[in-house]
Amino acid sequence: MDLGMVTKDSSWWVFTLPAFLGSKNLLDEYVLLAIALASVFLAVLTWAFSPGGTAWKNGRNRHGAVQIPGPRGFPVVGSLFNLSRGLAHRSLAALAVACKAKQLMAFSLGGTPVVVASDPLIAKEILTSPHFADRPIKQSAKSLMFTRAIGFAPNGTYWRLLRRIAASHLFAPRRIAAHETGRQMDLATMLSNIEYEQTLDGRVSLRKHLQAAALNNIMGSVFGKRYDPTEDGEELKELEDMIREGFELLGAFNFSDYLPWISYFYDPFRIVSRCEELVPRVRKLVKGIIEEHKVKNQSENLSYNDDFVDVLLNLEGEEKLNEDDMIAVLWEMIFRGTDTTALLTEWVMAELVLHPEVQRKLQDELDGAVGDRNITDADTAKLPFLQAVIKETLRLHPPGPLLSWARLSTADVHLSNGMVVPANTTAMVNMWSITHDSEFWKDPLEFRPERFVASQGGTDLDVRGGDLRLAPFGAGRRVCPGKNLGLVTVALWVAKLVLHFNWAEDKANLVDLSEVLKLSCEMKYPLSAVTKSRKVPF
Ligand code: HEM
Repeated sequence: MDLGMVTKDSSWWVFTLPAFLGSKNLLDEYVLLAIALASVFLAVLTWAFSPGGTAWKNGRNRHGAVQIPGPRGFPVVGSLFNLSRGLAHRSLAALAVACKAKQLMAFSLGGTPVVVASDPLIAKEILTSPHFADRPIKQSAKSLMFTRAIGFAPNGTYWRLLRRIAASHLFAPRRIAAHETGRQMDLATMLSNIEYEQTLDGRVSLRKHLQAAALNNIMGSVFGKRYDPTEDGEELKELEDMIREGFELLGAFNFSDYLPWISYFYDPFRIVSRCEELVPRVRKLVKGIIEEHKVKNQSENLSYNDDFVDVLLNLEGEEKLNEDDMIAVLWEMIFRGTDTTALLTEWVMAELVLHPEVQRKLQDELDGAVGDRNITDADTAKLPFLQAVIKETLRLHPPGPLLSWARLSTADVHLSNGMVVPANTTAMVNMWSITHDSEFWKDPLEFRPERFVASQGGTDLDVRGGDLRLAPFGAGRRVCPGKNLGLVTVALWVAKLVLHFNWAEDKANLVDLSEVLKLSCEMKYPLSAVTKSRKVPF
């Protein structure tokens, strides 16, 4: 056969010959085309025989006695489109039902093998396994220094040190209690701003008030600093801008996290360059605040009133962090602490507007407990119906429906159902699916806080990671270290909002519980309501 005579009309297989025969007579395009065709053919073949998609090829999901079922998705990209747009928790829940894979479902995000658990038992085994104490690293998290902060630091000595500092210093119960004065101050400002807006506009758009209080609350605890928009306008604006930018970058679905080659020609969010622009701004701001703290005389003995910067500057010996690590840790706290508490409170208030009978019952409990005096953290901890309202909201609207950030297996993990998750697999827990499952919850779509009140036939369930039917803060070694601070803050806010005002629907902007999934899952249409003062002093 004279390969030099091959024309474009030849059969397709002829294109592959030069690659094998090393002919120089054929056009280079044919060689490239041959390689491309062979690759596509192989990809399709692998995909066709791999439940879970191409990342699960070679029987990766059959390491245990029971195979992990899952969708094939598309060749090359796998199930990327299920996660890259819309409400991933809902589409993954539907997919798990369709694939009969509620316990555990395997799927592919590009070349990344992923499992998702929609069952409390399997979720617990994953979250509490010592082999799942790592997280896969997103490009944006790495670029934004988060690999030196608690959330993305790899499981190891440094991460364990950070967790120890968080547990014994930053989130120690006595420190949370000591910061109550600040929380009360932020609340007083929020309540008077709400009253002012109601008088001015005849309705209140709650989100901005919650966000302002959340920012000041966390800035107070972390940096010992509170902002007054009239005096600190410029610095406050810069801070808000940086937080917004960071949220967008971390929350954006970045295709190149799963298909690294794509970044050469497709980066619609400009993740890399935007991170590069943001980091020096963060460094400048946080470094400035650290310097202010250094100048201020550091007292020999720390008091529980001190902020997180004081705590970190006073660490001794092996606990001492260098300045870059401090910046990363402090910045992460600002990040984690601001949106979660604000958006959870907005969901609570939306449900209370939609359920006036629950609102009245809550007001009765609050009035009975505190009368005219100021309500405190100590009071809120003892109010079963208030706690139940928050738990029921966490159940219906978990802020991290997929528990925010995934885990990564560092060894093969054997599960009690006979499945084995191989090392280097990304794992998610679909908390939203579990909390909406009629197998575990009666009438799961109904807002019924009584289900958590023991004296009313319910179960007073622990939401801090002990019971995976409702674990909005995760569980195991990487459980949320800010859970107590978050819960205390939301409880006090809701208590005061409901003690001081009646909340009714704004007829021009009806409550819409549609969701939007960003870094957390928030109300798509911010809550607008009409408030009426209850004449309880702020
Ligand atoms: C309503 C409030 C909050 C919710 C629902 C929430 C939820 C979560 C979830 C689901 C995780 C992942 C847990 C896991 O992988 O098992 C997490 C981790 C984390 N949260 Fe929270 N969080 C809240 C408030 C806070 C606050 C106020 C802070 C700090 C100021 C905070 C700091 C963190 C950190 C540092 C991690 C990473 C832990 C690690 O990887 O070791 N969170 N949170």
